[in-house]
Amino acid sequence: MGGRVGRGAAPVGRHGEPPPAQSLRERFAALRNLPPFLKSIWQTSRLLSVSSIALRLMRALLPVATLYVGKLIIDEVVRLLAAGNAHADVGSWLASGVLDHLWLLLALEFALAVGADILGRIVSMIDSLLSELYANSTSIKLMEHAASLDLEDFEDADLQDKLDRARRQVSGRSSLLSQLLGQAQDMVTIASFAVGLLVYAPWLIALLLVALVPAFMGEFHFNAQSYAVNYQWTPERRELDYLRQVGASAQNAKEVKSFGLNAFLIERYRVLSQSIYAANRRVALRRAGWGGLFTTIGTIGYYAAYVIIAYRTVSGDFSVGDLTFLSASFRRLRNLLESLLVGFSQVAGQALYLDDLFSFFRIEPEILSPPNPRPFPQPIREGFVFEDVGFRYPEAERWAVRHLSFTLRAGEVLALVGENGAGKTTLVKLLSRLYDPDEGRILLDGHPLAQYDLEELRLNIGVIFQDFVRYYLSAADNVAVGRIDAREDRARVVEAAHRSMADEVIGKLPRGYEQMLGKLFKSGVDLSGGEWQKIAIARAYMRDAPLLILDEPTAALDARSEFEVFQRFKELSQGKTAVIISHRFSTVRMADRIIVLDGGRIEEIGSHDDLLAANGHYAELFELQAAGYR
Ligand SMILES: Nc1ncnc2c1ncn2[C@@H]1O[C@H](COP(=O)(O)OP(=O)(O)OP(=O)(O)O)[C@@H](O)[C@H]1O
Repeated sequence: MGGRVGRGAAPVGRHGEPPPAQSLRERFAALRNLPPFLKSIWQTSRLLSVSSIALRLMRALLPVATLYVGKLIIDEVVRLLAAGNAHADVGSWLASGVLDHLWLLLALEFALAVGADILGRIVSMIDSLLSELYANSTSIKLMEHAASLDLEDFEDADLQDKLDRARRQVSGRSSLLSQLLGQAQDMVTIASFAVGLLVYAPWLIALLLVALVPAFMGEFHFNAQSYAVNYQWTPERRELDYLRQVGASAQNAKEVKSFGLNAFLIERYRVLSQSIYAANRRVALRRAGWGGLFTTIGTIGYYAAYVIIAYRTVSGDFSVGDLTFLSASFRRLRNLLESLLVGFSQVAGQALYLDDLFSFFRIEPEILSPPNPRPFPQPIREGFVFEDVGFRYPEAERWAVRHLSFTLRAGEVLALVGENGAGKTTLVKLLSRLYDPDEGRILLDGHPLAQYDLEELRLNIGVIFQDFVRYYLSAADNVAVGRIDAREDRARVVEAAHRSMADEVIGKLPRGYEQMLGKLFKSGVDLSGGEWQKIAIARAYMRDAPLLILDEPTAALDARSEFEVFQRFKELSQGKTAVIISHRFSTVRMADRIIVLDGGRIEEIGSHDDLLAANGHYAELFELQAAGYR
């Protein structure tokens, strides 16, 4: 176990461990996430990406053009004033042609303003389309990657946190795209203003830059702080989600109401959410305070420059047009530089969040198919052999199972018996390669399970777990999930339902096989526990695999139903290998052989009669249950 990429590598928690990504270097390092981010945007839609860039480039040059035409207008007005050739009536003045140049300039200014507006709207439309496409494709990638991970990964709290942060990134990061492109656009605009200013007063630019540095550093610092707070509180945020869900879901309402848990859950939510709020508020307050101070420094720089420009206009160095052009350029340049610097630090902050997304993508599953897998034996000839198999859950001190050595013979029905926590489910998970053993090995027809193609192996094993999923899908689909590629094969679905006695349940539903199950959707109908189980067992028949495993999915069936279900199971799984787990001995005794597990080890193995005759643990448990019925 362990040693996987990303897992547990990042420091977690405000409980004493160092907060993540605090050093300046690390914050800059997060920028390495931007190229892959841009690449995935590019892959999302080339057409939209190119359009956005091209239109932004055009849009970027409009502000300086607008200001420059504005300067020309003012200079022209001043010139006309100085020429003093005003006419008494507007008509003759216009006809004289003196104002033609001014009109032209005004028309140009108008065209530029309208153009800028239209371009801006098109660009933001493209950005929102692109963002949505990106969020969709990333969500799909996230689901695909999650599907490739091991079961063990999902049981790991660190991974849950990472997945949670990654999930939040998908929607949260789409603004990063417009921000990044907006930055690029601003840079072009800045360059164009800078050229203009350079011609008149190059030292003004230096003054501006110096005045803005503190604001930039402040933003940078506080963005990283926000991220650190967010990061450290992920487990608590996940708990908040959980509490909200427990307190407000239809599924839990019954128990929550009868135990009167609402007040408890709400209080817990309140306390937790307040501490998160307090942490966020601390950062927000400090950010507002320092941010205000730093912005003032920038403003002082701006007015200092304004004074200088005004003085030089009065002393005759600049025209009035120059004055308006320069002061407006300067103000715009200051705003742009400020938003660029702040934006840059926000981008760096967001890039930190991208780390979560990408580091989730970097987690690699350990249970994989070999490069040249063996074909799955059809039929299974010898069966499965456990050779001294041991398994320990990650972080667990105790072995869940150890020194398991036995053969599951082809064609036999094997029952697993044992008290709670004896290791029955773990054994089944090892058999279906949801986990790989930490010790020993499991062979199928003489070759380790790991030599077979994983997908083919899973396809040939039908497992129904005790905590099977109640899908909020139609009754037919709830059966069809056993072999989803045969979903359209209604005859197969009906036959599977018939075998598991689910057809009686479905027959009573108002819309039969088309009935939506579960209470999530308006038209849904909920079933009793036993009825759900019959539907779940139908999935095993739907799968029709050579190895069938029923891990106690019958606990909620009444005694008669369970008896019938297993009797049918035994008849219908002729020629198949089967493993059943049950706490009911009426069921267990139907098996060809029985393994008694205790504390993760095999205690006894044999047929019902053998084990009774041996008068050991099995006989004791059997007697205990039989006595209960006498
Ligand atoms: N995901 C897990 N992470 C850590 N420990 C686990 C996990 N699942 C099971 N265990 C531990 O492994 C041991 C065996 O559990 P297992 O689920 O195999 O028992 P079981 O025989 O199927 O029990 P039951 O009859 O209650 O279903 C138990 O001690 C249990 O606490």
